[in-house]
Amino acid sequence: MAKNSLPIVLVVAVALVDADGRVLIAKRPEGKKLAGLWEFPGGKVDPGETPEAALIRELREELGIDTHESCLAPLTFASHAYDDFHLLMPLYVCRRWKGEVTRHEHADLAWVRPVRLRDYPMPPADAPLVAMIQDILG
Ligand SMILES: Nc1nc2c([nH]c(=O)n2[C@H]2C[C@H](O)[C@@H](COP(=O)(O)OP(=O)(O)OP(=O)(O)O)O2)c(=O)[nH]1
Repeated sequence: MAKNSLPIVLVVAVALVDADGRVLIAKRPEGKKLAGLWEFPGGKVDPGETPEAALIRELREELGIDTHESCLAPLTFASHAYDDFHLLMPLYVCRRWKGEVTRHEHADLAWVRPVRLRDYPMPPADAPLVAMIQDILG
């Protein structure tokens, strides 16, 4: 497929920030694309769903926590061409949620200081996001 005809896939992601300023990253499980790499929690936006509703849904499914649209602040976005699709991924910041962060779907979870994020291999789309997080939250 020609590069300019790649389908655009909208994925929402979030930097959850705890009281110590650490950011949550999650390890993608075996059997999925990009397995073993660390990502920001989130996932694909379903047809007819708003990005914020998708993120709230994904946080419940993946981490067992509840948050509210008013607790999601836009931070930056990734725009990255993979071989078979073009990823467009808004990244939000969230500091307030209800419940205990629990691993449901990922291989592992880690709370990481922004300055240490580069110790964790992430998908290629995420490199500019890490730089932004270090600038803004670091
Ligand atoms: N959640 C999240 N996804 C990311 C990040 N960076 C990145 O390239 N992605 C990509 C990986 C996937 O291709 C896509 C997220 O889709 P997903 O996790 O909901 O779906 P999936 O890979 O399980 O794929 P599928 O089985 O639903 O097709 O975005 C990130 O930091 N967080």
